[in-house]
Amino acid sequence: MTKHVFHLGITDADLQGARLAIVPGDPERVQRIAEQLSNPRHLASKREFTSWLGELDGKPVVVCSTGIGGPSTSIAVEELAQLGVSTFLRIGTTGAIQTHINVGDMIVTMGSVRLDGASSHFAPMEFPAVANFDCTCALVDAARDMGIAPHVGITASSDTFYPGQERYDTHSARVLRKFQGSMKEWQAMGVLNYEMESATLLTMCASQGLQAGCVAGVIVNRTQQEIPDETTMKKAEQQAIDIVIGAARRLV
Ligand SMILES: O=P(O)(O)O[C@H]1O[C@H](CO)[C@@H](O)[C@H]1O
Ligand SMILES: O=c1cc[nH]c(=O)[nH]1
Repeated sequence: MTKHVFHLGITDADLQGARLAIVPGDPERVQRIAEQLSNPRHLASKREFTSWLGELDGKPVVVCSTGIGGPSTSIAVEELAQLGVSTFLRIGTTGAIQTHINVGDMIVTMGSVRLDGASSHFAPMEFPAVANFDCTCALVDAARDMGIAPHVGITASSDTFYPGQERYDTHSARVLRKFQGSMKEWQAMGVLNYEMESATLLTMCASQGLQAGCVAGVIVNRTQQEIPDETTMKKAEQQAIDIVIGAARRLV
């Protein structure tokens, strides 16, 4: 019997046995990624979830956006897993917080600080948001094969873009006490960057027998600027896409 899911608008038959998903946040990135696969075709677009299917070395690979943040990511990952996907590669954009990281650099996440809420619905806070070793190696190897030396380390993954990432250039300029000074503390602990989905993705996968990895292109360095430059952003995004495709090729 065909398996349907609540939100994604796709079925197990659509996925043709795909076990690996590439999961960007942005729905607009999905087609660009899928077009680097063989035989790309659009499957569905529902809410923030756009899905395409393609092939890598003759094997089906699904590309599906998660939208921004943990709650929508948890839905995409849950429903893809129900449809048979067991490996998830997130490709995102990110804000670096270490001075030695440049805009345009690539970051591979080994583990995430759980500044989200959704991951706590899957495992208690004592449980680490840790990336799968093989997925991480595949991302790092793919980058190195392209002549890129990615930064590999810990990411702070926040439910909010503004207060949770300690941004003061906001409507109220208010950051709750619990986040005041937090960026400095993460920097001191060697945390590389901020983004918004890896805590949920990595916790869900590590705690449920699924595999996940995460690569992100640096579009701002929070120690230098807040607003990304469009050209650099496109370039960083494209390079992260190339890395995730290389990693997927190693894992399918
Ligand atoms: O570029 P994506 O994958 O959306 O990732 C980053 O960009 C969004 C914020 O602008 C958040 O989703 C964050 O994690
Ligand atoms: O600073 C940034 C840039 C991209 N995505 C984030 O979550 N934070």
